[in-house]
Amino acid sequence: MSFTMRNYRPTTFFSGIPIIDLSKPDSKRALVKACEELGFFKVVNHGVPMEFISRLESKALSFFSLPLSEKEKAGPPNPFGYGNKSIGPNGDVGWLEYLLFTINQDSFSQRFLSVFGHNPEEFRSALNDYISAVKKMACEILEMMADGLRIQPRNVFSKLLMDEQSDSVFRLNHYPPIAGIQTLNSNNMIGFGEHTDPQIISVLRSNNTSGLQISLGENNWVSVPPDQNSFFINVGDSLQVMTNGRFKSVRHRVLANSMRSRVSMIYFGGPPLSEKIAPLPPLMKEKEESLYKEFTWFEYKRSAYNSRLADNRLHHFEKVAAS
Ligand SMILES: C=C1C[C@]23C[C@H]1CC[C@H]2[C@@]12CCC[C@@](C)(C(=O)O1)[C@H]2[C@@H]3C(=O)O
Ligand SMILES: O=C(O)CCC(=O)C(=O)O
Ligand SMILES: [Fe+2]
Repeated sequence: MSFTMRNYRPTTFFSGIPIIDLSKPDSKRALVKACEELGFFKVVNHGVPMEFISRLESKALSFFSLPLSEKEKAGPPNPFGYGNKSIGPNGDVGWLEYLLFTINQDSFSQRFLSVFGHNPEEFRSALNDYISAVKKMACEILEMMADGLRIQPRNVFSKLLMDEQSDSVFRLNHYPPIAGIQTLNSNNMIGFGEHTDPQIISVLRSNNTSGLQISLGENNWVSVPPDQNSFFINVGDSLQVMTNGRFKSVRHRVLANSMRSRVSMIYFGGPPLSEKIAPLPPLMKEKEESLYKEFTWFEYKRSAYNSRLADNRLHHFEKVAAS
């Protein structure tokens, strides 16, 4: 028996991921419940053309299959570009490579133009089509959330993503299969270490390879069944603050214990840098106080980039309860 057979352990998938049907108006309540209980859910009937998804996935795969020396021309990853194994500026590592883009700015600097070779325009248009469609869907979800929370105007959240100055990010992750080196390491090699996303909302789409896990609390990790035709939504730290802790930003990670490579694309919807992140007044009950100190997205982002991936970033911004 080969090493890989001996080490093979089937994944047990969690069956409790809420599924939200975007074509049904009464999904609003289920959506709010999912954000309160888990901070994570799956979206079906999302309206994003499959063609946009597969076109970008194939562009991403052709980039990741270039020789390392070519890909490195699109680096370093901070603040934006190609990254390999290292995540963020503070020494975190994972078994992946990725491309990070800023949105609402010209993501294609000179170093991108040199890497996407003869037709950078094709990559650019695949990226633009995908991001516009996913951003539109993210805004619909945020408007359904406002409706579900019975607050007005219904664009209280979505207007932050629609703002010209919105500080949003897009990421293409590639986790190579680890079959060959599995014997050297444990079965639970980390692809992307545990963390919460700092922004408002994250929209994730992956191919059919497993690996994503979410935390149900205190070291209770469950595996998310992959579904290449759907999207997964994460509540980010900023949305947790805007709802004064009613919605939970979900801790998640990726295990790279797969025989197949995993490709994921994630849109991180963020507010403008100058935006104050604070609980929305209509969500505050009488005499209810904010659980958080006042801060802008710029301040939160700066603090996030000075932290380690697994840190509880929101902790520094929590008010210490008066005793
Ligand atoms: C250690 C890190 C790496 C960070 C910043 C900091 C804390 C959280 C990470 C993320 C997670 C969500 C996307 C991203 C783009 C973001 O905004 O925060 C990531 C960023 C990076 O991968 O560079
Ligand atoms: O690649 C994935 O599936 C998730 C990665 C992730 O959580 C992130 O990039 O913030
Ligand atoms: Fe994440």
